[in-house]
Amino acid sequence: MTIESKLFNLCIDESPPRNKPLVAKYMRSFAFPVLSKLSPFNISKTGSYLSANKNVILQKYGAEAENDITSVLEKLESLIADILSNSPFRELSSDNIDVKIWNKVLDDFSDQDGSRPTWVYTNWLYTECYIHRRIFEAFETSTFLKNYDPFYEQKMKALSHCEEAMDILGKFLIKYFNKNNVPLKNLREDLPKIIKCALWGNRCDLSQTGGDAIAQTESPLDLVESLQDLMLADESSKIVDFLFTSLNESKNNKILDIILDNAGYELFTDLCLADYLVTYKFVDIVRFHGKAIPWFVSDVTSQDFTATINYIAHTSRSETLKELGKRWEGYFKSGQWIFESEQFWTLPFNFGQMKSLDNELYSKLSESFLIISKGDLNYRKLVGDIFWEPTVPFTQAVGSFKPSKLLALRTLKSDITCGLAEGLAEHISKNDPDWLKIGKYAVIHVDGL
Ligand SMILES: O=P(O)(O)OC[C@H]1O[C@](O)(CO)[C@@H](O)[C@@H]1O
Repeated sequence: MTIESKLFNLCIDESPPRNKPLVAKYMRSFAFPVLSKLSPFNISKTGSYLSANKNVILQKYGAEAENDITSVLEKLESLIADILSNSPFRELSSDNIDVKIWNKVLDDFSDQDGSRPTWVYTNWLYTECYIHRRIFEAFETSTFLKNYDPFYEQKMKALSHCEEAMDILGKFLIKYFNKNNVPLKNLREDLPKIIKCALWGNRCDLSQTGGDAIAQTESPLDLVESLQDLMLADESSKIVDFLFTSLNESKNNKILDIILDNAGYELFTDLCLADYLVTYKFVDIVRFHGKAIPWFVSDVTSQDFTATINYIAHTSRSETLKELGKRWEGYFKSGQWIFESEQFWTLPFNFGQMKSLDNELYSKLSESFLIISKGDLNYRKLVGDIFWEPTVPFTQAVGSFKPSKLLALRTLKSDITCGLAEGLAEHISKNDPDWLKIGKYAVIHVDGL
């Protein structure tokens, strides 16, 4: 029996039960192909990247790093083998401060007799996060490659591949920003477009392609129009009304928290949205929340964030983008923009657990005027990674996570849905069986408004 067929034999050919957290054993859920195919593929691509770049790595870290490369490759291979043979999860073994928490969660999941849970039968959010934590563990337990991000180069490549589209959006914004007076009417018309550029930016996600860049060449603003029919829920007007109403209130220091997702083109669109909101005084301060460790291939780390702004301000081929990048550097110098990478975002918890498990972060977000959550994984965490009936209202699915007003921008890459009109999910799935997998469709949901 091959290893893959072993995994097959452990799973059942059924859809997952509604209103329960996802588990990979249900083969008709996206969790099964992600566990059995996409994740091993991504891990093996990480190894291939390392092997292909061996000489560059040795030049940078010295000949002694060769042993590290060998051991990282072995660890990645054994991660694939562990997944495909459904062996029990093991404790993490590095000295990073989050390891205690990971191991405590694993203990809590273990039987009283000490038997550890396995990949196929454990809550999928934990399992998928654990895969990405184990990839990082392979590096952090080495000597020279402790802080090596195997996805960094691909993330930066993905950014430069999208320069054409970024330049179009950049030109639109710079023209705007350089006007002395922009009539409110124009702002009202264009704000939803900028929000939707950040929404569709979430399509560019390297975790779907094993790190291969997805080039965005079309005009982001044209795309917003042409993709409108693919929006399954669009509550953007509520957020626009809220932002315009608040312009008339004399509130100071309005903080916008953006829970970031992917680096590259998506991050660029997030920065554009933040600039727009700051420039027209919808908010005063923006706190960007990224990841403390490499995560889900293309999520933004502090290194990516700094390098992205630096690239746009100094290396990009377009003068417009350079101008935009320099504005962003200015926001950081003045303290108006802040980047943070709290540990919670790379733990296997959903956002409903934040208040009890990381009260400091929950209190910080409670100061917020508006929280924007980007992407599919953050959305899954917002709604508890529960396979809701698609008509369950978003507000209900979000449950107790209510630190402030919330805007979720997500393209669909997993089969968690909620807040959809009666019959819509059934209608689309009939005509488009892959509707949940590839970021083709999107939702904008709000809470607290
Ligand atoms: O980058 P995003 O939008 O959070 O997408 C991540 C998604 O990609 C996958 O890893 C694979 O489809 C999902 O399991 C996950 O929710």
